[in-house]
Amino acid sequence: MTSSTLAAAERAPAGRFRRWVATTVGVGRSYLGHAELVWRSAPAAVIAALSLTLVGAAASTAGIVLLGKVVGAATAAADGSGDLEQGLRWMAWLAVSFLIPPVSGAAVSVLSQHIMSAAVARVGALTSEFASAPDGIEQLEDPTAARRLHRMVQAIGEWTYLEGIGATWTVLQTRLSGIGAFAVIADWHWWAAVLLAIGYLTTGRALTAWLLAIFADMALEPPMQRRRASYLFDVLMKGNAAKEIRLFGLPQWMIERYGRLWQQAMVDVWRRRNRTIRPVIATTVVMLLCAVAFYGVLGWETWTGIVPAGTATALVGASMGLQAIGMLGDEQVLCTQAIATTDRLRRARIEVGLPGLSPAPDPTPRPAPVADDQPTRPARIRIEDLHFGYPSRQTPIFSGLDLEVPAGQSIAIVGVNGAGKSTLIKLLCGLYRPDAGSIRIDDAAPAADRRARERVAVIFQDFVRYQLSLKENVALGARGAPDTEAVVSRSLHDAAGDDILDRLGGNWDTVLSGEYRGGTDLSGGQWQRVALARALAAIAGGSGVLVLDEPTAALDVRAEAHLFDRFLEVTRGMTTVLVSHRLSSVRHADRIVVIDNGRIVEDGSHDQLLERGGRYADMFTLQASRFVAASGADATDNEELPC
Ligand SMILES: Nc1ncnc2c1ncn2[C@@H]1O[C@H](COP(=O)(O)OP(=O)(O)OP(=O)(O)O)[C@@H](O)[C@H]1O
Repeated sequence: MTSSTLAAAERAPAGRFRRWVATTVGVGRSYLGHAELVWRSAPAAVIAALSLTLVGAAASTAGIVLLGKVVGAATAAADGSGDLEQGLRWMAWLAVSFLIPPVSGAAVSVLSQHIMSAAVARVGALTSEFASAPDGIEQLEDPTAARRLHRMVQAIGEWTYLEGIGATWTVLQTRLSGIGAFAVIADWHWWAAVLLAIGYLTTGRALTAWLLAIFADMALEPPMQRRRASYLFDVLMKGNAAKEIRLFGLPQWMIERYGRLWQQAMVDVWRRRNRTIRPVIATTVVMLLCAVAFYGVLGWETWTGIVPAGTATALVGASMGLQAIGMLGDEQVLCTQAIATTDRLRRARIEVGLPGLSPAPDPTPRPAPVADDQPTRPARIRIEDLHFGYPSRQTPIFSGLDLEVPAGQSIAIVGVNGAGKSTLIKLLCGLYRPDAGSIRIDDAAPAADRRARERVAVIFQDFVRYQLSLKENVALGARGAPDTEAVVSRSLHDAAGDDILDRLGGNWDTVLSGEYRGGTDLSGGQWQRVALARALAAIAGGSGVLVLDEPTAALDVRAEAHLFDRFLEVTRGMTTVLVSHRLSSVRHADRIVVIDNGRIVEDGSHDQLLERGGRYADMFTLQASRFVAASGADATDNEELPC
């Protein structure tokens, strides 16, 4: 079938019906998802809120009927044929029916606060699980997937999402009251109830679609121009760009450009908005016709005495109550947006293999923590015929790389910028999947096996500076080692970080961020030692391979060399992988491999490679001579020369 025949088939009645069914099923599923989320967040509060909502809706309907009774009794009393006592009883019940909805509504509001916070906490956890669900980081590096995640996180973080969940009960109660009003009218003439309901429903649907289209334009699918405008806005607002923007005199230019981009982005939005308003106008006309027919017949039957005055009053009240099945304004919009956001999260989670809106079960138990008296077993690394390329690049990074690292060996990976060192480390950690060939930690592939992944502890160049306490910053590496206190303390000491603890007055619980009361930030070098301590703590947590991918780049040459030497000393017997551009820092590794263009071009100890006089020897000599020139150190003193 060609695309034009496909489009014609879609436009055919059967195609439209299929689309309508699919949309209806989709909408039904999203409502169920919302109900599931709210229910699972706080079941007891949901039962209470639901019961009170039903009571409130029933009281509203009863109020309409009772109003008719009171008016009926009053007109009968005026004729002198009524039962005054009965009339007063109706009046008392009417007062009760008016009082119930605000009281039950207030109680539901209180419950709703509890349900809202529980639901938002649950959604936060489900979203975080989704964001960290892929074992690798390919999805996060894919711009479309990253944008989708960003949009979802943004939508969930908005106050409107919270309000949308809270609006569930108001919307539900209003709709149920609308159904009650429908029943009251249907008791008079079923066709009148259907006619009026069609009028309100079609208008409500068209208005909702119009508002949702505006919402989608504004928040969900921002066009490129708007994304660029938002980016400029963000840059203008963020402190980290403030210095440069001011120094280059950019504010005016950025503000003008922002305005221009925004205007361009909105042209299409306004055009679409004008187009989508047409169904709203058409359905409003339909609704007016339905209302004219309803009130025409009711007026006629009341005038001719077929319908008594009390019933007519109740029917007018019910006709107004029936509006509740149409468009409900802001609360419905908020609720619909929240439902749509939750549904996007549900579908996105299913796509990455997570259960819709339930937390994922833990697939494999964590490895048993290593007892203090039992040393962690070093891991063996075996890379065979590795092929890997980034989707955005034509040429592969690795085409048949082989490397075996026996358990307990320390190996350094060196090479020029862009040689593939960090890519190899990410593959080793299972953050990317090889295109072909295999990587094994002991006997398992880290990209597929969580246990294998957990055997590798890495500190990257852009390691994370957690805004947590010093103790937590180190302990995160230990993954529940039996005696975390002792592990944390030993790790910080081994990472030469005792002075950091001294600076914090010996308080392990000091938060490492100036943004918290009592917290403090650390210098770049101090942060690097904390990160190093985290890597060392990972040994106690069961990691058999420790990797340092240039986390010390901000240190001076001598400090980095000392830190790497210390690292090798305290991790002796473990499998360690070091990456650095400074060859003096890694020369004490058992073995050094030189990577170039994704291939191993040299492999041996520092002395063997120097003796060979190849690429490593050239790089080492070049760095050494630069250091000598800069510091006046003795170039012949090889051991003391931190190149
Ligand atoms: N996410 C990515 N997408 C596409 N190409 C990438 C990505 N990350 C790295 N590259 C490219 O892959 C090649 C190897 O990069 P890699 O970061 O592994 O090199 P490296 O040896 O660690 O470099 P450096 O010493 O500068 O840190 C480079 O050409 C780089 O531009």
